[in-house]
Amino acid sequence: MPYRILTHCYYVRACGCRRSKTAILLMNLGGPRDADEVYPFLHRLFADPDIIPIPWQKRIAPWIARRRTPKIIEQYNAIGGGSPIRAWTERQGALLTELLDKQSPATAPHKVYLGFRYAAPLTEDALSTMLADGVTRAVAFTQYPQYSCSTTGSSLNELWRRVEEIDPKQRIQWSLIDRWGNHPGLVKAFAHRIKEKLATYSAEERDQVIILFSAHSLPMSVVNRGDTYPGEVAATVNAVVAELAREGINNAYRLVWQSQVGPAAWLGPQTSEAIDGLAKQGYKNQLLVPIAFTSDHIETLFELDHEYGEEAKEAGVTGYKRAESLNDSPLFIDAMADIVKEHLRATPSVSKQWMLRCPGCKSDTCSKTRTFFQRQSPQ
Ligand SMILES: C=CC1=C(C)c2cc3[nH]c(cc4nc(cc5[nH]c(cc1n2)c(C)c5CCC(=O)O)C(CCC(=O)O)=C4C)c(C)c3C=C
Ligand code: FES
Ligand SMILES: [Fe+2]
Repeated sequence: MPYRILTHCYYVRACGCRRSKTAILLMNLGGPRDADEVYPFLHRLFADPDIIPIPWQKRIAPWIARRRTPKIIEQYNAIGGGSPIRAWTERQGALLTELLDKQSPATAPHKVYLGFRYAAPLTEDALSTMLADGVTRAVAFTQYPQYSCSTTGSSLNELWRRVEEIDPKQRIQWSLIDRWGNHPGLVKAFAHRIKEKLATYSAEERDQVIILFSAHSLPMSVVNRGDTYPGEVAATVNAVVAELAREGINNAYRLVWQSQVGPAAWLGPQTSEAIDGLAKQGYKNQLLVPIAFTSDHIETLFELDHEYGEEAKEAGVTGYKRAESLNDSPLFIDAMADIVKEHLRATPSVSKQWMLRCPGCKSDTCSKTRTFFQRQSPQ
């Protein structure tokens, strides 16, 4: 099959070769699939100075991870034994590929790879597979809609380190989708999930429901460094609220923050305290909306559903509900496809552009290394 030696196979249908023309790397945090994967997951997380800088990190990380493992195994057991983040990301990737191949023949065939920061398939696994597949053009597509140095920044730094190690000649040309929290398709997908859940309240209750947009919190040390995440999350919330208002839905709402870890100060108000405080003010119907995640995992299924669900019941919140995560929502998959298509149109060829900082903050004290991406969005 002579065409197989081509870097990009433009003859894919004729020769039967499956080499993709455009690879899309979906980057996310990842999660353990079973109890055995919990310790390695936590170890990688606590060893990452981009998410949590700890003195003597290499030595301390295994110790913190070991101490935390039993409690976290219990939490994963309560949601079926492991995190569904991989299964959901694989499903989203398959649906995205199908749509892109249909809608964007110029860049087809597309192939999606998963690159997780703390669980399999790790960034390095994805990169090795991509090289073995002969990929030469790839889009790094963060699955965190809002940028934070602790999430997308960490994934980019890891990707860069792995490229230096595994692909030093840079056979793969990269470009980057680093933030998309105000994309109209994403906003519509969130609004749709909210409408679906509001419709399950009775007609008398519906207008009284307070919508609590809940996002993963950040340590105040990260916020004060100038991380753009809090502002980007607020922008998503404002856009979703405006979209709902266009459809005549004008419920009260708040932005609250969940999942604090450890004793340091984190950005508030905390979701659990807000639920309690609002209950005391008479809000008996509260609709929780996970606004910084695109699929289910421990933070939605355990924390929002179990933990805060119990607390809400004790506080007398009779109408505590949660909007379904985006998961395989067709509106969300449409949005993903739009984002990739727009990006490929705007960056048809990739010129290397060296930046001295990861594109999260502009702090003078920021110590991030260089990234090698062509940036998609201006800041
Ligand atoms: C927008 C998403 C996220 C931000 C921002 C974020 C910041 C952040 N997280 C930690 C520490 C932990 N996070 C843990 C789990 C976890 N975090 C996110 C997302 C964000 N984190 C997700 C989706 C998950 C769950 C993964 C899954 O189940 O699939 C954990 C592990 C669980 C636990 O031990 O409680 C830790 C630890 C920090 C320190 C931080 C900001 C600097
Ligand atoms: S820590 Fe990411 S740019 Fe500063
Ligand atoms: Fe987290």
